[in-house]
Amino acid sequence: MPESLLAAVDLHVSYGVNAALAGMGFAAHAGEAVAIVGPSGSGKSTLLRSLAGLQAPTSGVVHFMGRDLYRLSDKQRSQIRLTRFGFVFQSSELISELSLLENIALPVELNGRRRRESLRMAQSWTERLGIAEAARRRPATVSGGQRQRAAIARAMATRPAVVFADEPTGALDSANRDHVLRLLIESCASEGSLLVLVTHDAVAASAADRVVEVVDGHEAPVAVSVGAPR
Ligand SMILES: Nc1ncnc2c1ncn2[C@@H]1O[C@H](COP(=O)(O)OP(=O)(O)OP(=O)(O)O)[C@@H](O)[C@H]1O
Repeated sequence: MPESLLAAVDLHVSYGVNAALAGMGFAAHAGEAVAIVGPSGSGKSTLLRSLAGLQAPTSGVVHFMGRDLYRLSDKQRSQIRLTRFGFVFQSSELISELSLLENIALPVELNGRRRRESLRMAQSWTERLGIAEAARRRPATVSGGQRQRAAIARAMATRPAVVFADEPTGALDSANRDHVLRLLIESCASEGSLLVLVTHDAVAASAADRVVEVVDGHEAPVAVSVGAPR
């Protein structure tokens, strides 16, 4: 069994008296696609944010590549997010003044590559994800599916170890949803990135390698079937 790339132990997160996570654990290794499912309000997004270094737990630990994320300084954690993590959210959150290509190139540039090289890498991702023809356009002038593909390209272009996706297909119609989801899963698999995918969509969850179900802030017990059904 390979060592976990990303792991959390006994995570608790409280908002005032409201416990969003109550003893949640998590472990995943490079190249896996893990879907996080569960009822609304069960703590899925809070878990994703805690794993991504965006939400300090009230107690418990998150380890990324063996380092305790919340024992690092804010600056070190930001550096990990920029260089090792990619993010895809429900609304693509692209910068409206930039073209899709410039949006995709921006984090690559922030990672220290020259602009020319960043644009070249961004261009290759637009080709891989089938949006090359829209690459020079601004987000408001392309379709929702094209915007989400650009968001995936932006997340992948820095070659992240982990891609965090929170309802990445939630705003798309069903035809686009399946296509965009497949592109996300295939992109992560081909780059060897761990995909942590929060979703309400049973079809999306079934496309992952593994499903973690969150109920009331902790992992749902695995259902054990006793005997064969008659
Ligand atoms: N910033 C916040 N302030 C206060 N309470 C919050 C905050 N964020 C989340 N919560 C609460 O924590 C609990 C878990 O929320 P979370 O968003 O993690 O659940 P979720 O499973 O992702 O829900 P959904 O599927 O509806 O997006 C909920 O009761 C929610 O109301």
